[in-house]
Amino acid sequence: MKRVTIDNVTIGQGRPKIIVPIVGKTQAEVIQAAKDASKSSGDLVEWRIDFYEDVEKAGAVSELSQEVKQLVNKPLLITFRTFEEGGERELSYEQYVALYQEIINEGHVDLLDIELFIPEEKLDDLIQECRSQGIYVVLCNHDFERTPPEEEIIRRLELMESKGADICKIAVMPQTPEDVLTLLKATHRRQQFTKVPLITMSMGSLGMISRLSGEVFGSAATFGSLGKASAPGQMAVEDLAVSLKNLSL
Ligand SMILES: O=C1C[C@@](O)(C(=O)O)C[C@@H](O)[C@@H]1O
Repeated sequence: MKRVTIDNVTIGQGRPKIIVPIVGKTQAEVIQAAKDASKSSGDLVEWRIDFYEDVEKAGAVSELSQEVKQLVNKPLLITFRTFEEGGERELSYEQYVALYQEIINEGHVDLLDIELFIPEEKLDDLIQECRSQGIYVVLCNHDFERTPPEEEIIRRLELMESKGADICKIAVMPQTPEDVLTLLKATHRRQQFTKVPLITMSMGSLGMISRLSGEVFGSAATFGSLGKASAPGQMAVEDLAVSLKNLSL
């Protein structure tokens, strides 16, 4: 499997890597969270810019990303989670693409989170632009209501890879314990054929186990919160680090 190595952190090898989300609303909160993240056991940092109040101001994110990257001193993933997939703010696809283009060209970022189901030509353009700037592409999909069937989860992961993802990510909501098993089974099956790392999770408290079991079933990273979680079911980063260590193969 092709691994992704950034600043000595390798995704797709050994114990799942911990990604710490920054969900600050103001610039001061973002900076404080970046400082906290740098001292945490997180291996990478995700800045969830849909939480940031100035996200729509031209140049605000790319400018602040320089400071965030410097403070965290870890690989930095930037994510705008759309409203349709459980994010904090509504943007048109045109605005989403323009924001991402600005970040790709002017920002400081190692990995960019792009949603698989944005219009296809926009997706292809953004992937191309990331490539030309040496930014890794994390293609992803989220269902905050339910867990699609196993074959459908596998189909989406395959589609992400065929589109050129460096990492494929899917987060789904379980309604039953069987749904958690569906996500784990799909992960385990896809993991045997994929050429790129997968990140999968079943959300909420029912799905929490999936955030700990990546080394067994094939999820290469897991999100651990610093204070405020960016999605339901995330454990606190330090508890997560201890649990992953205890569960390590
Ligand atoms: O895609 C994901 C996964 C996630 O939704 C989770 O369930 O941990 C958290 C988000 O911040 C991140 O972008």
